[in-house]
Order: sequence, then C-alpha cells, then structure tokens
Amino acid sequence: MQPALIALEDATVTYGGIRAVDGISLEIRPGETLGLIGESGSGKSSLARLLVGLVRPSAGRVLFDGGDLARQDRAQRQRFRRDVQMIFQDPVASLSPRLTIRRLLAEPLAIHGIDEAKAWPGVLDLLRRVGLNETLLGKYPHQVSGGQARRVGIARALILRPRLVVADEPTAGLDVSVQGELVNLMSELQRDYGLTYLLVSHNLKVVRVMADRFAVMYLGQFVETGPAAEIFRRPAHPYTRALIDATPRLDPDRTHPPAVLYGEIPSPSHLPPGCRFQGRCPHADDHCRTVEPPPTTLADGRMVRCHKPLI
Ligand SMILES: Nc1ncnc2c1ncn2[C@@H]1O[C@H](COP(=O)(O)OP(=O)(O)OP(=O)(O)O)[C@@H](O)[C@H]1O
Repeated sequence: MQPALIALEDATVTYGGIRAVDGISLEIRPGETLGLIGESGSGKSSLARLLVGLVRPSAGRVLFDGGDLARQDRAQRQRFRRDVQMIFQDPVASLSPRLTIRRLLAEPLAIHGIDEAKAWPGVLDLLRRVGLNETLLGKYPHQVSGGQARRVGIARALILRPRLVVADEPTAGLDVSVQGELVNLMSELQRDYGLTYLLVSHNLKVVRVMADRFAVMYLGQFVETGPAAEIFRRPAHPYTRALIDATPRLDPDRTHPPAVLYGEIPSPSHLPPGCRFQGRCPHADDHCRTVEPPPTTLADGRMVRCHKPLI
C-alpha cells in the first residue's frame, strides 16, 4: 500500500473549551477521494481546516508526506502551501469582491513568486479546462453565475498544481444539473492531474459518486470509516444509516423502513455521557448511556464506534 499523502495522528482542535475535533487519526492516500460526512456542527470544517494548515492541532500531529507540519522549515512550509489547496463552500464570499477574475487567478502566482507572464498560458489552459471562457476575465465575482464562480474557485485552487485538494461543500446551493457538471469536472481533473481529494459535503449523493472511502463524523469523532460502496450498501452505525436514509431516493432498493434522525446534534461543550449519539439513537440501552464505545474494526475492515453495530 502506498504511504499516506496526509495523515492525522490523534489530532484535536479546540476552541476555548470546545473540542471540535477530538483525537482523530486518519490517512489519505495519493489519488483517493475521502468523503467526509456529518451534520452541521459535527466538526467537518474544523477537520478540513486542520488538514490545510489553517488551524493548528492543540494535541496530536498532522503529517504531510510523512513530515510533521509543526516541524516544517520555511521551504517545506512554502511547498506545503502549494501542494495543498482548498475549494471553499461559498466562492463569492471567499474571493475578494474587489478583484477581477483575472487578478484572482493571478494572485496565487504572485504569492508564490511565480512569473505571471510565463505562467499565464497555463492559466488560460486551466480556465478552458474548467469550462470557462476568457471573456470572464474582466468580470468581478458577483457578476458571474454561482456555477461559474465555483469553476473560478476550482481553477484558482489548481493553478499551483497541488497534490491534495480539500473541497468544502463544493456543490452546496447549486441546481442539481450544475452540481452534476461540477462533480464530473472534479472527477476528470482528479484523473488528469493526479489529485487527491478530501470532499466535505452534506450532500450524500455527491459524496457517493466521488468518494472511494467515507469518514462519518459526529461531535468531533469518526463514528464509521471504510469503503464508500460498502458503507452505502450496509451502514454499520445507526447515525450513518440515518444520514443515508434522510437523503431522498438515494437507495431505491431499500428494504428496511427508513431510519429517522431525531433531535439535534448536542453542543460539543455538553457532551452526553456514554456514547455521544445515545440521546438520538433508537437502539440505545443503559450500556450505551453510560459507557463510551471504543473504535472497533469489523470483519470487513471498516471501523465503527458503536456498542450495537447494525451489521
Ligand atoms: N471559531 C470557532 N470558535 C468557537 N467555536 C467554533 C468555531 N468554529 C467552530 N466552532 C464550533 O465547533 C463545532 C464544530 O464546528 P464545524 O464548523 O467544524 O462543524 P461542521 O460540521 O463543519 O459544521 P458546518 O457544516 O455548519 O460548517 C461546532 O460546535 C461549532 O459551533
């Protein structure tokens, strides 16, 4: 097996007293797509920001190419900032409104001291590659459509030819047909540029199409990880099953009655005793309400954190 491109070792992100990411270990291998799913507030964005170096772990380590991010020298840090890019969930908000698309695309080159004149033909190629026309270059982000703004965000992320792209809700708020086009585009770019993806999304349909592996997050921890196809076919954690069942027409062959996700995700500042999901789980018993389930490896190799897995 290839060594991990990026890995977390028992990594924690805290904001004040809140543990948004609580001791997570993870490996993403070159060329794969890891789909990160979970409700709002489960800690997905914090984990994504940790991987791109926007937040530092308060405990544990982030390793890129085997090297600890906290111990990088200047040159390694510079290299990391080229190798790892993020596609943000709201491109218009994440792109400076005062810069034209041309300036927005040139900015990463300037930051990394790359000669713009030499690099520009490559930028134009990339622009065409993401399905945009040169006539857009003089416009401002608010003057283009939502789908076009996403494509600008994708082009901007790829200009430095990164190895890892972290995409946070890349299709949120778009029409279904535009979502489909972007998913196809991201898959083609992955193949052509040898990209590795972490795909963070509420949209299980999008994640299902793209991800090789899944990590399901709840209150700062992974509750299930494993091959995407297996997890979709037979979720082991009641939370995973409820997320899948909550997506309309995701599983037309479903034979069981859909699981319902009751209540809301608690605040990480008031973690329930025992299993973190027990207050919303239809299968919870006294053991679940008192003893936190450890991560367990099932026969098919997936990890689940549940006293009563569904398989
Ligand atoms: N800067 C911050 N300061 C304090 N608490 C924060 C901060 N950022 C996130 N949190 C809290 O950390 C927890 C995890 O938030 P995070 O945004 O990582 O989750 P998420 O799953 O990405 O949710 P969303 O999909 O809404 O972005 C939440 O309880 C959130 O309120």
